[in-house]
Amino acid sequence: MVVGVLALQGSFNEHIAVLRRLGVKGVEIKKPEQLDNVSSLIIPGGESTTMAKLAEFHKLFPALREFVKMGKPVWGTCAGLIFLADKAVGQKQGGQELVGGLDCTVHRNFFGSQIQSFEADVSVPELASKEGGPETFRGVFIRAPAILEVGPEVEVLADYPVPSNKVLYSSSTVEIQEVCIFSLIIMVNLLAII
Ligand SMILES: NC(=O)CC[C@H](N)C(=O)O
Repeated sequence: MVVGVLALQGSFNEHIAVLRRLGVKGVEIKKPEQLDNVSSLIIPGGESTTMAKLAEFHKLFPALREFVKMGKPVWGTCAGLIFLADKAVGQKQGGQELVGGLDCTVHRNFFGSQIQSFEADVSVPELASKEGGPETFRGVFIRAPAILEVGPEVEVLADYPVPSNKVLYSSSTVEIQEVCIFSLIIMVNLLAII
């Protein structure tokens, strides 16, 4: 099994290094046709607006959408998760293109600017009971996005509650799902499968 890592901008090297450590072959994806050679894909963290501009320049969007539509496993970390969301708020003027496929609404910079980045332990009881390991996971929230709402088909494995005065965009959602954690956990699951 070969995992593709979208290698336009951001932390693609780090993701490939982690795959290597786990004994999984990861290859860089920079062109649409390279997606034909991989069975699953990781879209890494970085800066989603820049990444979207580069993806547009390299004509990657149709192939990425097709890959998602085929039902192949795709994991998004932070900016990668923004790519995969069906809807994004807090975008730069003019918006940005999304791959979509994950039924959720994401806020790009929910927690603020770079200096508001932080780390926190997130409780992952379900993962611990299924996969073993600790009950908490150390989450790293780097200019992190948040998932504000999810559709009925989406399974949330962990969430990070925030004070209600931070809930700017959602009237009904009490819990805010933190996407970096969410996507990391999906990766842990994915790697357990492959
Ligand atoms: N760590 C990250 O990937 C941050 C994502 C960033 N907030 C964006 O809009 O792309």
